[in-house]
This record gives sequence, structure tokens and C-alpha cells, in this order.
Amino acid sequence: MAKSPPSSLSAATVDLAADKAAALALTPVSRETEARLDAYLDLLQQWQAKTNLVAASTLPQLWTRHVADSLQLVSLAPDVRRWLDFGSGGGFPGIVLACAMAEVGGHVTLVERIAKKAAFLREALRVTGSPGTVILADIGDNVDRFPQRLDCITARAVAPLNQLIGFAEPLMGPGTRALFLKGQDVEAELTEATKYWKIEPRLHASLTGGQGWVVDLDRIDRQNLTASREPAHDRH
Ligand SMILES: C[S@@+](CC[C@H](N)C(=O)[O-])C[C@H]1O[C@@H](n2cnc3c(N)ncnc32)[C@H](O)[C@@H]1O
Repeated sequence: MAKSPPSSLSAATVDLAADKAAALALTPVSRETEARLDAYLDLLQQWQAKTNLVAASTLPQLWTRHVADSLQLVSLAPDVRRWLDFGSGGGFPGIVLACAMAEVGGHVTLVERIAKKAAFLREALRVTGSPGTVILADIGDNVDRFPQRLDCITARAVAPLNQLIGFAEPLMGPGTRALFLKGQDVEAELTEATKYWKIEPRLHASLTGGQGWVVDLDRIDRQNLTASREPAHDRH
């Protein structure tokens, strides 16, 4: 017979523990990174009461919906150390990446235009002891303030692909990659983006299932002629 949880533990705590176990099975991390992620999610849940950082309906799946979704970028780009995250909001993927970078000497620059969220992101870096810099700015007007030597640019739920590619283009040096987390409309967004940008996207099905995709770009050029390309699919 299944054991019932100790009465001192709420059902929500038990659910979150199960969600954490499921997430860490998908995207395992060291004990040190796990401790940083725990500290981050504790802070997020405290701030969530006064600032809307994630959709309330996703709180029971903080680990699978948000943390594992972010950590899969480290699996896709294990050698990346210098990250830039556009529109970090409540910290996905930027703070999760910073937690993962603490042990390997990496750094994450997080860009966010809402002051309260930027304050939260700074506090999250502080309490987790993770390496990062928060820039309170609108991405489009401030590209020259961002680090120019980057290994990877990320964004999740920030803007249409066409616009994200436009933000990233001036920052794409030799060897820079862009990994954009996208939902089920990815094909339509790619079709639109290829009207303006010469890109050879690779698509990775999200590790966390559902309709998610990661759009992986290693080169962005402006399009002279209107053309569309079939993206390479990597559904596993
Ligand atoms: C829907 S939230 C997603 C936040 C986070 N990336 C996530 O997946 O949970 C989008 C965030 O991007 C920020 N954002 C959108 N456009 C931006 C821009 N042009 N410059 C800076 N931040 C922007 C918003 O303020 C918001 O916090």
C-alpha cells in the first residue's frame, strides 16, 4: 500500500518534490547546482506573492516546466561559458544557467526591461552565489551595452523569432550560437523569419516534452531575396 505523506508536509510540497525528482531525472545536476536551484526557487516563491514572475498555474511544475526546460540548454551546449539571456523575467533560463555556471567558471548576462524583475534577478544571483550581471534595459535599444564576446544567446517567451534574430544578429561573433526556446508555432515563426534572415536552423524537440522546441542557430545573415528554407528536424 502506498504510504501517505507525513501530515506536516502539505500536498503542494509533496507534489513539488515529485516534480523536482522528475526534472532532475531528465536533466541531472551536481549537488552544488541543486542547492543553488533550491535557493533560487525558494526566493522565486517568496517574490511570486508580490511580483508576478511565472504563471501561477505553473507553480506546481516549477522544476519540470521551468528548470528542466532551461537546463536542457546546458545539455545542448555543454562547452558554452559566456551566455546572454534576453528578457529573463523570473529567471528562465538565465538564472538557471547562472546556477549551472557557478561550478565551471562561466557567466550569464541577463537583460530585462522591468525594474522589479531586474531587482529580483539581482537578488537571485546574490542568494545563489551565481555568476551573472543583470542589465535593466530594453534589448533593442541597447545591444551596444551587451558583452560583445559571447558563446551563446538565449531567449524564452520573449518575442517572435524574427525579432529575436534581429536582436541577436549584431552579437553573433565567430562561434556564437543562439538557442531560442519556442512553442508549437515554431514552423510559422521560422517561415516568417526566413523572409528576412539567412539562417540554417536546427530544431531540437524539447526534452521536457509537450510542444516545445529549441531553435539552434550558429549563423545569422540578412536576407537579400525573399526565400524560405526547410529546417532540419531533430525529434528524438
Ligand atoms: C513572458 S516573460 C518570459 C520570461 C522568462 N524568459 C521565462 O521564460 O519565464 C517575457 C519577459 O521578457 C521581457 N521583455 C520582453 N521584451 C523585452 C525587451 N524588448 N527588452 C527587455 N526585456 C523584454 C518582459 O519584461 C518579460 O519579463
